[in-house]
Amino acid sequence: MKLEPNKKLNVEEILKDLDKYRPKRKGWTWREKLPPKTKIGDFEYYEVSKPLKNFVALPAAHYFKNIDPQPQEVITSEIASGRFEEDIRRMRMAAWHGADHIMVIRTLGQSHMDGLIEGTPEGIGGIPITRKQLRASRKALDLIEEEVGRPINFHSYVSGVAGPEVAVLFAEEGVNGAHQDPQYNVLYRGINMIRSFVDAAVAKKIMASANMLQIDGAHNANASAKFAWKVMPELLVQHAINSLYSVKAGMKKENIALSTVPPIVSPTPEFRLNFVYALTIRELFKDYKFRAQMNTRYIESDLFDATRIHVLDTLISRLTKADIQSTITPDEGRNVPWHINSIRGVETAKHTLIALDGIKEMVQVNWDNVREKVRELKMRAILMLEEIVEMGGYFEAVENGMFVDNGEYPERMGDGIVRKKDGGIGAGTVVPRDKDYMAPVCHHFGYNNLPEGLEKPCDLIGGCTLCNPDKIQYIDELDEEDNVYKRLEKIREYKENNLIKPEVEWSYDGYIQLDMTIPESEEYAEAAALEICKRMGLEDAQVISKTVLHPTEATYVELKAKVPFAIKKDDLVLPKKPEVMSDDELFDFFAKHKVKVVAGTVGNDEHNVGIREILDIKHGGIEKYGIKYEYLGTSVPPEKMIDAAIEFGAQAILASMIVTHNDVHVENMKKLHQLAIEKGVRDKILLIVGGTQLNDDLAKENGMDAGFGRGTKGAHVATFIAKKLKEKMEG
Ligand SMILES: Cc1ncc(COP(=O)(O)O)c(/C=N/CCC[C@H](N)C(=O)O)c1O
Repeated sequence: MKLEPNKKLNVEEILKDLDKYRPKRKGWTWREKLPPKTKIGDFEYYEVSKPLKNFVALPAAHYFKNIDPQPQEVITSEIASGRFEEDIRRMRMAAWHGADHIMVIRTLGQSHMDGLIEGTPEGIGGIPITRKQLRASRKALDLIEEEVGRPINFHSYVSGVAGPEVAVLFAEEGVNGAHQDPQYNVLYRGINMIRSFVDAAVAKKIMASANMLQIDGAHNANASAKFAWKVMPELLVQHAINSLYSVKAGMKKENIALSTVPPIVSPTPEFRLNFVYALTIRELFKDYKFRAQMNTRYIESDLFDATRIHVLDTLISRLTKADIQSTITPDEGRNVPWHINSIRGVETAKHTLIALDGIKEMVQVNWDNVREKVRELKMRAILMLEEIVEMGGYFEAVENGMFVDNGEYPERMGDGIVRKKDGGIGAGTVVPRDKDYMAPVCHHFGYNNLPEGLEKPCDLIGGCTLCNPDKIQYIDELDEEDNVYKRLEKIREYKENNLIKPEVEWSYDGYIQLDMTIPESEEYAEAAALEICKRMGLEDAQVISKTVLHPTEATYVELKAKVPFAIKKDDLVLPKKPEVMSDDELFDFFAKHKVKVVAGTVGNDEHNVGIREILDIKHGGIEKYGIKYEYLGTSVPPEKMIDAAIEFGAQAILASMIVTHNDVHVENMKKLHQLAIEKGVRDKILLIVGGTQLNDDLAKENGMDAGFGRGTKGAHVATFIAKKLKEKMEG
């Protein structure tokens, strides 16, 4: 099976023969780094990796030969729709935009389930992680990585009371990376700490055997603390505990990624604090990897604010070091991430990392002003670790509420998360292994009374599932109603009738997002916006964000709502593509026929970038094909355009204009047409207008011969002139 860029991903195909699916590889893949000063297009880069085969470049790329340079950092896209069959489509979108680390949130409460879930039930806020979902997703990613031309890491979570079982599942199914940090279980899932740490040792050893990359859970303290900037010493302690525990459990340091988040955002002077913290952690843990995560703690529902935060956070990564740059969707503050916002997150990371390529060649840390602050932060962390040892160790420290306390250690606010050593889910379930304890399976942590001389422990049972995937018991579905087939059944009618509905996260969910500015205070603006949606016939309208432009003057309101209809794709009439002759045909025509035009920006308009691109040889303008032009400049009165055309003996006028207030562009077109008639040259001179908001119909309605809009190239205009002159000659 192969993905075609012009064909949608076929979920039904993906679902076939999953019982026979085997992962192509195990373990984490880093990007293929290119040497410093690698040339891409007209530019040199210091920190890029191998480019993609298929991609969607940044919006401005078309000005630069559509290059799509890829940073060296792995870029994460986080998905959490609850339906894996929809997530797969978004994975493909994210991969084309440059994500090569796909992280899918688990369904609510999976941490408290003490066994594996099977089949493909729908999740809440994330998907039930099951063997079938893993296989379908990894199989889809195999196809997607072929299509974009770069390996993609599939990521999940080893946590909760079924941690070890989940770790085995991931090792069996070729999951490439996972969060694993027993502190997460203890602090945020209320799971017994002894159970959590014993399970973590078992899970980490299994993860290490499959060369999985591990991400720790320190970011959760950032996201949970009331005063996130005060927990920096504790974050260093949390990283230290999980990192060293992981090494002791058999993990290699290059597979241990510290999950680090710039703790604070503007309007605080965030950089002076975030930058010191970022430098400190890189210094303390230099042998480990860094997974930089954009701040989620303080993002609200304002997408622009969230994006600014994310750009600054990614700047921190560039100024220090990140092996993985995880993107948080800017809509995390308002809803479960939508397609567009997952993609926006990836674009923000790619844009910022590439924009800052090689920045450290020019910008250095002024250690004289930073050294003392870094030292102080380290000292606070070391003192905290010493006190933990004095208290009797980690478990006692948690019982004393040492963690996620909002004081900046050694200051304590006494509001830390308290857990009892003998309390929580799974308390009392850890049984010391007997002397004759023996488990005939591979990569098993801890005491195992295996007989001497075994090549592999599982030789005793003819192979374990980690060594022999044929021993895996694959279960297809457990619930007849709650599964992917039933969900696909519900939308089959739309697909079979080629119907189209907008969506934000699931096929045919029907949601659109609209925004409006209401000249009222917040509460009236919200009420008015909802009434407007109602009168537009939209359903289930909800306000998802408001920006106060002024307490009484105006409020900007963003809403989501459902459209109560579907569109028949077969009934759609597509706008005809502008005709364009080949370069050879154009060179040939204009070699034989000497054509001259006058050009300029008409009326009171100084925007001349567009017209220059249509004219100049450098941008593939009409000059390239041999057309001579007289450029009249900007803000040219229509009268002057006509007179110049007559004087220059031009066969055409190229008038650039932007659509402005009071339809000035319409007036200018009418004037050009009228003046050409009055001067008796209307049939001798082609009147061609162009502008980002113009189109052919609008131009012709106002007496022009043609109108060209956004994306027009010189070849399009040259083709039109050649065709019209040919018609005249033949006529
Ligand atoms: C250390 C750890 N273990 C397990 C889980 C998942 O655990 P449950 O299935 O929700 O109980 C998490 C989840 N973190 C939040 C989302 C990921 C975040 N946005 C990130 O990119 O890092 C975790 O941090």
